[in-house]
Amino acid sequence: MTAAAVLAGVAARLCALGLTASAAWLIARAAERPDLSALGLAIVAVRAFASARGFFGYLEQLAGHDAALGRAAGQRVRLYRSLAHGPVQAGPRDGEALTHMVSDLEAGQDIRLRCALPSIVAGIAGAAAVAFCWALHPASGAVVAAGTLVAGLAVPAAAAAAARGLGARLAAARSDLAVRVIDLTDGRADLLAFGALDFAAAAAERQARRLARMERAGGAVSAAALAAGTAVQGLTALGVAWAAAGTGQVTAAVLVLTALVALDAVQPLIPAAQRYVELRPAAARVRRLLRPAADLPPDGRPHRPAVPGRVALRGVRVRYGDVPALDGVDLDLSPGRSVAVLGESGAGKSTLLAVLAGLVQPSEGLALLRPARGMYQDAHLFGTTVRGNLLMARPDAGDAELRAVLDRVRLTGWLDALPEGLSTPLGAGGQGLSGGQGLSGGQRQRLLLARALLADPEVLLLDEPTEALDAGTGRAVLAGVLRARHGRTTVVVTHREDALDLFDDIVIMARGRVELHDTGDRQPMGRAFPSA
Ligand SMILES: Nc1ncnc2c1ncn2[C@@H]1O[C@H](COP(=O)(O)OP(=O)(O)OP(=O)(O)O)[C@@H](O)[C@H]1O
Repeated sequence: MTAAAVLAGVAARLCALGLTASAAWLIARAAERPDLSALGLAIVAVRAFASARGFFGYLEQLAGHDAALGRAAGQRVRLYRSLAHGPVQAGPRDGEALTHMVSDLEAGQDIRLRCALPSIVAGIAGAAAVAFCWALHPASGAVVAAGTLVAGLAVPAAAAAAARGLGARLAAARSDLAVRVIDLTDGRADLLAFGALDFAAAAAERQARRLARMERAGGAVSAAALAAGTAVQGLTALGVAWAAAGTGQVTAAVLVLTALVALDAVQPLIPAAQRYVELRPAAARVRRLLRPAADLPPDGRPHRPAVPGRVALRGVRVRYGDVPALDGVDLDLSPGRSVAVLGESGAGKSTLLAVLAGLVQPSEGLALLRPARGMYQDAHLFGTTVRGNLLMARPDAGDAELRAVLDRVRLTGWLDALPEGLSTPLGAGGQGLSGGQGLSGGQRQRLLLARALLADPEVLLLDEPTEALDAGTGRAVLAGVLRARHGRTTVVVTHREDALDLFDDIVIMARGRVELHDTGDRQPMGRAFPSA
C-alpha cells in the first residue's frame, strides 16, 4: 500500500473531522447571535474542509487503486511466467483452475484496497479524533477512546470470528456444490446411462438450498455487526454529551459531533475484518504459488546450490498423510546425463520429479540440487498463438529457432498445415475453444515438449512426455529431445521400455525407493547413440 494513498486517506478523514467540528462550532456559536465577523473564520474553515475532503478522497481512491492494480498486474505476470516454465504441481493445470488463480489474485488486490488501506486510515483518523477530543476535554476524550476501541477493535474482531466459522463452512458448501454441478454437466452421459441423473440433480438442488440458507445467515451476521457498530456510535455520543455537560453549549456540541465522526471513521473496520477473513485463504494460495521454488528448502535446511546439473538425494522421504510416496530415496545423477525413471504405477516417480523441481518438500532427508524445470503431462497451453505459447519459455527466440525446436519434436508437418503457421491462435488450453485451433493429445504433448526444450534449463524434468504418441513417433521424438539436450541433465519418467537404450542412466523405482540405478558404462548420449 503506498504512503500516498494512506496520507490522502488520513487527510480526507481529518478534513471530515475538521468539517464536523467547525460546522458544529459554527451552528452552536451562531445560536448565540454573535457579531458576524466572529464567525468568518469558521465559515471559511467549513468551506475549506468540505472541498479538501472531496479532493483528498479522490486522491486516496486514485493512489490506492493505482498501487493495488499495479501490484496485481505484476503478480499476474509472475503467475503466467511460473506456469510457462513448467506447470507447478500445486498450481493451475487447466483453464478452469487458471481462472480460479486469477480470481485469487483479485482477492489479494481486494485485501489491499478494502482491508489494509481502510484499516490503516481508520486507525490513524480514529487516534487523531480521540486526541482532538482529549485536548478539548479529557473526560470526553476518554469516552471517545473507549467507544473507538470497542467499535474499531472489539466489534470487528467479533465479526471476523463469526465470519471465520461461517466462511469455512460456506467455502466447503460452495465447493461441494461446484463439484456436483461439474458432475452433472461433465458426467451427464454416464449419469443418464446408469439412470442416476435425477438422483444427482436432486442432491445438487438440496445442496444449493443449503448454501442459500448459509448465505442468508452470513448476511444476518454482517447486518448484526454493522448494527452493533452503530449502537456503539450512538452510546458513545450519549456518553460524551453526559461527560461534556458542564463544558458549555458550544464545546459540548463540538465534542458530541466529533465523537460521532470519530466513530464513523472506524466503522469501515467491521466489513474490512469480515472481508479479510474471507479473502485471506485466497491470498495465501497466491503467495504459495508465487514463492520461488528455491525458497522451499528441503528438510527445512538452507538450500545448498549444487554443481549445475548435478542432482543428489539422500534419504529423501515424502509423505502424503500416512502413505509414504518416497521412502528414503538416495540418488546421484552426474551433470549432463539423460536418465530414464521407470516403475509401476504409484512407485513414486512423479513425486521424485516434484522433489527435483523443488515443488514438494521432503519430510526427511536432504536434496542437493538447484530446483529444475519440469514438463508434466498436464502442463497448460495458453489461449494465444503457437508462437506466443513458445515464446513464454524464451521471449527472445526468433521464428527460425521456434521452427527448429518444433522440428525436434516432429511437429513440422503439423505447423506447415496450420492456416497461419506460428501465428495460428490456439484455443484456451489447446482445446480449440474461443475459435482457436484444437490439438490432438499427441500434438499438445509435443508442443509442450518443444516449449520445455526451448527453455533449456540446467536440469529438465519430463513426466511421460511421449505417452500420447505411437511407439515409433514416441521413440523418434524422445531421440530428438535427448539429442537436443546433449550435455544437459534430463530426467524422464517413462513407461516405454522400448526406448531405454536412448538413455545414459536407468533408475527403477518400487514402493517409493530406488530399486536399481544403472549408469551403463557412463558413456553420455545413451546406449543407442554412437559415443561421438
Ligand atoms: N497429491 C497426493 N495426495 C495424496 N497421495 C498422493 C499424492 N500424489 C501421490 N500420492 C501417492 O503417492 C504415491 C506415489 O505417487 P506418484 O504419483 O509419485 O507415483 P507414480 O510412480 O508417478 O505413479 P504413476 O506411474 O501412476 O503416475 C502413490 O501411492 C500415490 O497414491
